[in-house]
Amino acid sequence: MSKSIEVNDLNVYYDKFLAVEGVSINIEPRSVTAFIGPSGCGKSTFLRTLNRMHEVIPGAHVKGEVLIDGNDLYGPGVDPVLVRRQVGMVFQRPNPFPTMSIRENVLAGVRLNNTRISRNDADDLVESSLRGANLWEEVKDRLNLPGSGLSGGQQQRLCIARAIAVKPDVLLMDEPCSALDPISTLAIEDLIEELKKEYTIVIVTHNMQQATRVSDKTAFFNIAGTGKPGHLIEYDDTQTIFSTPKVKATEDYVSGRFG
Ligand SMILES: Nc1ncnc2c1ncn2[C@@H]1O[C@H](COP(=O)(O)OP(=O)(O)OP(=O)(O)O)[C@@H](O)[C@H]1O
Repeated sequence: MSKSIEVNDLNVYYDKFLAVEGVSINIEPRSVTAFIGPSGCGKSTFLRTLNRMHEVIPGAHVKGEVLIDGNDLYGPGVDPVLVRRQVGMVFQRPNPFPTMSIRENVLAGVRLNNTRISRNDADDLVESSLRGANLWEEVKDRLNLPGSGLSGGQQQRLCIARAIAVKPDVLLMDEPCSALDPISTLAIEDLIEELKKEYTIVIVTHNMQQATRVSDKTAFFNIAGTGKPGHLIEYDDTQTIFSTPKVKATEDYVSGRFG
């Protein structure tokens, strides 16, 4: 089930270094939101705080609030492992488990969660997840071969199948197409369009055309200089950000004048 994300005045730190400052944003369910901005402005850092993935880096921590349908991800007693089940993530480089079969890759998240599942239910889940990731037709005859034998674009769709197999509410994507060729990129973009019927999707992208093609809303982040924290500068409908942004820095960035 797709859920809303509300962030209130979030600061993100790597030890004492303030990497992202004062972000507040409301993201609607069943929408695609693109995070854009120059390198180092904190897009990936901020994205990772939406499922507490930054906590795998020692010393990384946040101040502020992230609410998923009103529930604080950082509330007392909240288990980060459960958070990551609810808020899935797809990374820049396709990262299927190389020694596992395609089938076992899809089921990997479910097995990690120690969910007991019958053989029949597992078969159904593998098929529905691979169909959901637009990969079923291409792999249905080789489910027991290693995931690493697929092309880069297929591997990325396998990672998306793995992410949706645990039935998350939100899907975070950190430059999911940056390692892919243009055809695979379009396949992933089509897939994002499909997935937004069921999920809240947030995608970091350096590709402006991609942001305009896939997203409903765009958030522009910027940084005043090296060592300074990144800020959310402007957040609006994608069409507005790319045609009539309110802030000059946004206009300069989307028109390619810097960054
Ligand atoms: N593991 C880390 N430890 C310490 N500082 C980090 C770490 N990861 C990122 N940073 C710092 O946090 C700031 C934001 O980096 P981040 O990677 O989030 O930016 P970005 O906008 O996603 O950049 P890019 O577009 O190049 O991926 C940068 O100053 C970066 O050096």
